[in-house]
Amino acid sequence: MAVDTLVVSGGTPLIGEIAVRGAKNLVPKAMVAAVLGDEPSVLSNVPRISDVEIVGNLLELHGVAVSTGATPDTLVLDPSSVEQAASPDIEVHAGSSRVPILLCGPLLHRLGRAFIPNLGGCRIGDRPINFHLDALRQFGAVVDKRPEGLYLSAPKGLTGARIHLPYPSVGTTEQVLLTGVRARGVTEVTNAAVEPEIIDLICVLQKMGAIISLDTDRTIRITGVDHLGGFIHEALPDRIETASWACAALATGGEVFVRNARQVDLMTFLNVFRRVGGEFQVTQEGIRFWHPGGKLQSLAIETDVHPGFMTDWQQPLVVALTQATGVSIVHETVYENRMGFTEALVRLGAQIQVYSECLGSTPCRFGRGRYLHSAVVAGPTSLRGAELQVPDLRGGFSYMIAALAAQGRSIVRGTGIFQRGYENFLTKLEQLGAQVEPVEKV
Ligand SMILES: CC(=O)N[C@H]1[C@@H](OP(=O)(O)OP(=O)(O)OC[C@H]2O[C@@H](n3ccc(=O)[nH]c3=O)[C@H](O)[C@@H]2O)O[C@H](CO)[C@@H](O)[C@@H]1O
Ligand SMILES: C=C(OP(=O)(O)O)C(=O)O
Repeated sequence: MAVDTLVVSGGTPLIGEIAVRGAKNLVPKAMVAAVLGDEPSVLSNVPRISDVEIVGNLLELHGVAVSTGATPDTLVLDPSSVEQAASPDIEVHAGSSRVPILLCGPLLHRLGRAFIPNLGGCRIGDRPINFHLDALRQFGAVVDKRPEGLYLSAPKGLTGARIHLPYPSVGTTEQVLLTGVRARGVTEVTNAAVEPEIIDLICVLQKMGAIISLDTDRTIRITGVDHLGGFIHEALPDRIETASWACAALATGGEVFVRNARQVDLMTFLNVFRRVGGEFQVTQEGIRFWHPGGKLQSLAIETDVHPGFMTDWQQPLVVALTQATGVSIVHETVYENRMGFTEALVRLGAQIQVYSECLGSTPCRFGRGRYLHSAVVAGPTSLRGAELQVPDLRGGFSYMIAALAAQGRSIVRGTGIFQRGYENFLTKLEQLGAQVEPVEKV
């Protein structure tokens, strides 16, 4: 069972080594891709996180045989008996992850119908699914929205479509990929997202027999095929977890070697890390991140789609910026409501003010609303322990970093959510010398 409250005694630099495994934002989607094949697939480098467990359970409910492969971090997914499960069973997974929406295309191809329970995921904005549904309708799907979830059918099958995304949505690009690969004819999606996890998903689909090309202008073209086989694939490492530990090393004045971290997926992050004053060394085995001593520098940054600075890196970085000298500006342009976590950091002693204006160099979609999506962080500030309630996955991690950097004791509640994206979170903290104690009730 997940530990839900941690008592953190801060003020000690994190020093040591941890390892990351496959990306949370790829592994469950590669598992969904396996449904499209008519042979078993083998996925390795699978982390033990709850999103993997949830999607594994969902796939089993649809008749996919999910088992452990040759090593404990390998999954074998056999879709040869895919069938539609009764909706009450599937509803158990309502509100637990965002990945179930990606089952639409694969289930429609395999069964002609699908039931998708209401989605979960972090509450960092409204997170509508209108782009997904518009795209599915363009393929010929009929969507019936009910309180318990989505019922979909494809009375005439699914046909390739020309889809323009109003915004380069990661999930919708994946939706189009997972639907287009088996649709009749050609699908073209413009303004597509090209995050490394999407490229890895394309690699998975290509191994299965799909024909997918990516143009320089972020147009993805998919030629539908009649049949897909299985895949053997090692998931790319988690670049969000890597950046989280890097920020923890910087904010606590420590040094962390992240085994398996891959430079190519982290280039933008590494540039920012260096601009703030952090140092890193890339090796064959991973990346070492450390605080070199002396002052950290403030900066102005905005989150963006890849290859921009990823929104999921933003919250941990903000904590590191509380230790930088001068005024930093952070403009969140991907989600309208991802700055709420700063309120608790202020209680720890951080000087952060949030604004509804776009404080970055480029105005974003949220500038005309009343969304507090820009932050001004003044530093350096000494942080002191406090009681904290985890708001979401990355916001929660940023609270942990702040608590570890702060003098004194913090009580962090709601830490069970870390299971969604940080494998063996507590063990890793212990490996880095953090003074953290799980408690039943405080
Ligand atoms: C499981 C997973 O991979 N989650 C990641 C994925 O989320 P997810 O795929 O949900 O994020 P999207 O890229 O789709 O969302 C980006 C923006 O598009 C908007 N939007 C999206 C879909 C839609 O139908 N309508 C709409 O308006 C969203 O509200 C958001 O403002 O990409 C995000 C952006 O890199 C990451 O923060 C998440 O960690
Ligand atoms: C926002 C995130 O994930 P999800 O889309 O699964 O909520 C995240 O990983 O930070």
